[in-house]
This record gives sequence, structure tokens and C-alpha cells, in this order.
Amino acid sequence: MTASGEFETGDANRHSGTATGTTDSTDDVLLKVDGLSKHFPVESGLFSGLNVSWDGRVPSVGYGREYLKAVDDVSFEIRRGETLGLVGESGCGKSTLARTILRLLEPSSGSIEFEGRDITTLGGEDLRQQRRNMQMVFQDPQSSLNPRQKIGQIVEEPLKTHGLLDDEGRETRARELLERVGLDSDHYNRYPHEFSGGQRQRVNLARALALDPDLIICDEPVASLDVSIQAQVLNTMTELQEEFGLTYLFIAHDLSVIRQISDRVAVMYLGKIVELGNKEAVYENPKHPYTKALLDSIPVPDPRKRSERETLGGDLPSPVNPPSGCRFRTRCPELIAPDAYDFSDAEWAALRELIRTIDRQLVEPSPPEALRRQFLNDVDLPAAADESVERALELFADGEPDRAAELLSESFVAPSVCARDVPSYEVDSTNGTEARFVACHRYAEETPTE
Ligand SMILES: Nc1ncnc2c1ncn2[C@@H]1O[C@H](COP(=O)(O)OP(=O)(O)OP(=O)(O)O)[C@@H](O)[C@H]1O
Repeated sequence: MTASGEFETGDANRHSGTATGTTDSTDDVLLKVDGLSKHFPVESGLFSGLNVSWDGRVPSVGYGREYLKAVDDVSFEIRRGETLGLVGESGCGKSTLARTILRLLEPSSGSIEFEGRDITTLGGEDLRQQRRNMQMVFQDPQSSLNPRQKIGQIVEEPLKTHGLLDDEGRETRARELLERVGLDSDHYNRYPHEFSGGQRQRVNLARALALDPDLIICDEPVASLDVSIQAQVLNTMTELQEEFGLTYLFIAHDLSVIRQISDRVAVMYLGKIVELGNKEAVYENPKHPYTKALLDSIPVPDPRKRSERETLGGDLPSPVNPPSGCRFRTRCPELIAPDAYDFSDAEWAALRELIRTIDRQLVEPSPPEALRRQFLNDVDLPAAADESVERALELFADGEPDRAAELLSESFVAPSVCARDVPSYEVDSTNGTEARFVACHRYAEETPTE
């Protein structure tokens, strides 16, 4: 926009930044999030006992208050002109992260920088002005549009709020934006109910573009649309990105949508980013066990391949009392063996399967010998480990599965590095262009990129 408050028609391609996501330049960073957390206070005891964990820890209670760690110590950058896809299961904190970045929620800790400026504690008019540069598009195009307002009014609303342009100028701008998002200028006088879901989401895009923002955070923008319509809206978003030099943080739980639109991908689990890297590298060579599980859960048409795939089992632990160390460890099929016992791979794999089965109570209480036959038939555990296993199997047979799981957890899970330390590693990417962030101790030994 010019100093006189007019929008330049040639505002497209203002940004020369790359959208490949493969540059190492820090000059092009538009958004930098560093150690960002958002913790919600919750009533003490409300979530107690919901934490399905192997370590049987008592939930942390402080001054009668507990905190739900919706976003916990998250760091990443988005470069100008690129799309960072953010993917993860429902409830992992994606929307909270988005809203905290936009300062619709107050961060609990950490910082947010936009174009090199710290906006973490910005308030009043400064924050209002900053918001012009950061817009959001929500999932449900129906409920985010006021049914009593005409499309034109909806698109003009942000301009009015910020006192930009006169009536005529706003109408011209709104009509132009409707055309840019693939609608018709004549839709200006229509109402939202006259449009399909896909068209309504285009109206939302036009509204988000009204203030000529640099960053648009899209929270599941196509999740409620049919697959064929999804593809069309995503194509339009890609075109708009080039035309307006936009940067997207694109949130979705659907991995195929993320793959279509993103340059880089961040995978989130229980309030933390567990893997972040170039899209092709993450999809072709996922490193974090959670990313692998997510990719494995994409439906495949070939039934032979389906049988080889491992689906993600177990419940999502409570974000009020998340597991210590690695948050994914309670569901992780690659939990690392504790150093204290010198397990062979086969022994640890068998024991891990037994621990998971007892923890999740996937079998009926049965005599220790039967479970040994089922899980430990071909393995000869070290004596100290075997003693703990025997006691746990007896507890399980006696109808005390929780105590059995607790004992196994204390003996074999708690001493694992996965339960002790929070993982955070930068590893070489397979395509050699960019380091990958992986929050998994299995990558502790990999050489960091210079
Ligand atoms: N205002 C709030 N007060 C307390 N807890 C909240 C609040 N908002 C979100 N949460 C909790 O924070 C966690 C993360 O929620 P969030 O909506 O960010 O996840 P999400 O990944 O976006 O999920 P979805 O895809 O289902 O929207 C959840 O456990 C949720 O219940």
C-alpha cells in the first residue's frame, strides 16, 4: 500500500524471497518463533489420572493449579514467500500455536519476531497495526462469515476497521479481490448462503487479503471441503501466494493436503515440534517415529502393503501431565533400551512388546508361563531383568495390571534416555541442502550440519 493509503495494483511479487524452503539465508526470515509456550491453567484434579503413561507418576500440582501445556517450548522460522506446513493429530496444539503467534492468545513464555521485530509483548495500537501484516483463515467457512452481511461488506470489513480507503475505494478493492480469489466481481452484493463451501472459503481468502498482509496463517482451511474442491482451493492459494508474495503457515491434520501445499513441514505432537524439514525429505525419509507412524496411517489401496504397516496405538497422554523426556515415548515403537541391561535387539524388542501389552492391558490376566511363551519364547533375558519381569507377570496374573505396568515401567522405561532427557537434534538432511530438526534420541549420534 502506498503512503496515501491506496493499494498498488502491482503489489504482487513485492517479495523476491524464495519459496523453495532450501535456502540457508537468515535475511529472508519473516517469522521467528523461539521457545514459545502457551500453558492454560486448569482446575486441579480435573485431568488427574488421564495420563496413560508407563511411569505411573503423580500429576504435578502447584498451588492447587495445574497447567495444560498446549504449546511447549516451540521454535521455528518461516522464510518470506514459503509455506510451512504444520501437521499433527487433533489436540496436539496446532490451533493454539497459531493463535499465540497472532497474539490472539498471550504467550506463557518465549518470543515471536516478525520481520526482525519482537512482537511478543506488543500491545495497543502497535499490536493493531502489526495485525494488518498477519491474517488468519479458519477451517469452517460457514461460521466465519456473518450470514447477514453481504460478501462485499465482509471483504471490506478489515479495511473499515483500519480506516483505510473511502467507500468507493473499498468497493473497488473488494471487487478486485473477489476476482483474484476466483470469484466474480458481481458476487459483491450476494449473501454467504448463496455460495458453496469452497466459494465461501474463497471469500475468507479475499477478506484475509484485504489488508495486503505478509503472512497468512491458515488453520485447516480445506478440511471441511470435498477432496476435489480442496485441490482447487489449494491451487488458488498457491497462485495467490505467488501473486501477492505471501508467506503461509498452513495447519492441517491431513498429510496429503500438507504435501500438496508446503515447502517445509513441521510435525507436532503433544505441544512440541518433533520433526521439521524440507517437505520431500520428511515425506521420503521420515526420521521421527511419530512422523513415520503418521505417514503409515495414510490409507493405501494395496492390501499387501497395508499389512506391513504399523498403526499408531495407545492413547494421546494428557497435556496436563505429559510424559517426561520424549513426549512420544509412551506410544513409541522405537523406545531405546536402558543402558543398565545389555539387551540384544531381539531381547529388547520382545520385552518392549510385553511392556506395551501389559501397559495397555491388551491381554486377559493369564499365568506367567503363558505370557512368557507368547512374548519371550525365544529370548533369554539377563538375570536382573528377568527377575523384574517375573514379578510383573505374577502381579498381572494376580489381577493387578496397573502395578505390573508400574513395575515394568520403573525397571525398564524410566531408566531409558527417552524418559530421562528431552530430545532435540539437528541432523543432516538426505537431500543435503538443509539440516533437519528431529526430537528423537535415536539421532543423538548423527553429525550436525555445518
Ligand atoms: N482455552 C483453552 N483452555 C484450556 N485448554 C485449551 C484451550 N484451548 C485449547 N486447549 C487445549 O489445548 C490442547 C491443544 O488444543 P488445540 O486446539 O490447539 O489443538 P489442535 O491440534 O489445533 O487440535 P484440533 O485439530 O482438534 O483443533 C488441547 O488439549 C485443548 O483441549
